Amino acid sequence: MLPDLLTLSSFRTALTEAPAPDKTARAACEARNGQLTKPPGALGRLEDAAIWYGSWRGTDTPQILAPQVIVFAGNHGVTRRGVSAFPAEVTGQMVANFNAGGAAINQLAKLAGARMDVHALELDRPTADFTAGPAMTEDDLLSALRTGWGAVDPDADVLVVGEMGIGNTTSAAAICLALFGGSASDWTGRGTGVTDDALMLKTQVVAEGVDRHAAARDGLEILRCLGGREVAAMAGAIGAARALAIPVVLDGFICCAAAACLAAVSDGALDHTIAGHQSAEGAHGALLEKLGKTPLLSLGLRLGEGSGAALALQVLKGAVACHSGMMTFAEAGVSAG
Ligand SMILES: Cc1cc2ncn([C@H]3O[C@H](COP(=O)(O)O)[C@@H](O)[C@H]3O)c2cc1C
Ligand SMILES: O=C(O)c1cccnc1
Repeated sequence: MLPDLLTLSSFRTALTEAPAPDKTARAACEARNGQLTKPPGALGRLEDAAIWYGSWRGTDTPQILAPQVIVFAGNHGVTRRGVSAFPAEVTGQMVANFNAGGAAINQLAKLAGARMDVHALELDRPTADFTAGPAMTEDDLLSALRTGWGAVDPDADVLVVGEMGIGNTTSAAAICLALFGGSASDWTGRGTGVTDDALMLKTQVVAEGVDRHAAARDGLEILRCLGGREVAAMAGAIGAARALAIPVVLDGFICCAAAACLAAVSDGALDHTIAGHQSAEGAHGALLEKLGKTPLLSLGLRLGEGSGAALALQVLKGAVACHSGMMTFAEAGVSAG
């Protein structure tokens, strides 16, 4: 069971004191992988994925039976600056679509055999425009982290966190600039597909926001000043999964920006995560590099909602099915060469 998350400092502690993966299980997974009926390394990165998964599940014959997809939604005050190709109302409209089963993530979660939960965070109370002040108060941040923290099913055996929040690629770009430096144009992309002029404005907005909050150096303070409620809730859920040793498949640019805030708090905070895909948002590749993650898929998706990660779940399921279901050379009577 997870302890209640009462303060920001208890969240920090949960990240820094989270359990390590099971070393014995890892060694057993490696040994088993070496005996399976295939040439060594022939399943490529599926082998690494299965060993990683088994080490977090504490067994050399893991199974994926209870995946969970959680979609968090939030509204962003910075949309008033004209940073998205779509109006802010779309956030709430898409939440209705998720609840009716009509969005891309509904189809992909269903295909992956995942339970899907939707959490809309105070849509009638957008975060503040971060070029004018901090996006959230400390109470807002804690409340959003707690929503994410409490949303994770302790019995899930793999987790995908997705988001919906018009304007949130602006927020994610600002978080990346604040965490990693460089220039605003390095981190700012087209999101829902803004025009060249709007991209210039969006880049300016990202630069302004980060300048305004230059004093924010810590991962959670950067999240508070530049993030959004759904971004913070994703961070809370990824943190809860870390505490529960539930492996997480990361989604696109926004999901990885949320995750990056946790990595800034504690080095090992993302050890239980794998990159599901590289999105078409220009800076996602650079962000994955900063996180030291190689994506499973690269399909030019730029949707969010957890869609790329839910699709990558199929690949992880394939990896785990082979690892746990295949026979060894000895069992199958195949010559080991
Ligand atoms: C209909 C629709 C469905 C979506 N589902 C995810 N997003 C994605 O687009 C938004 C981020 O892009 P930006 O920063 O440019 O607003 C997020 O809500 C993200 O999840 C969508 C966007 C739209 C329009
Ligand atoms: O990378 C993503 O997840 C993404 C990119 C564009 C728009 N929404 C999400």
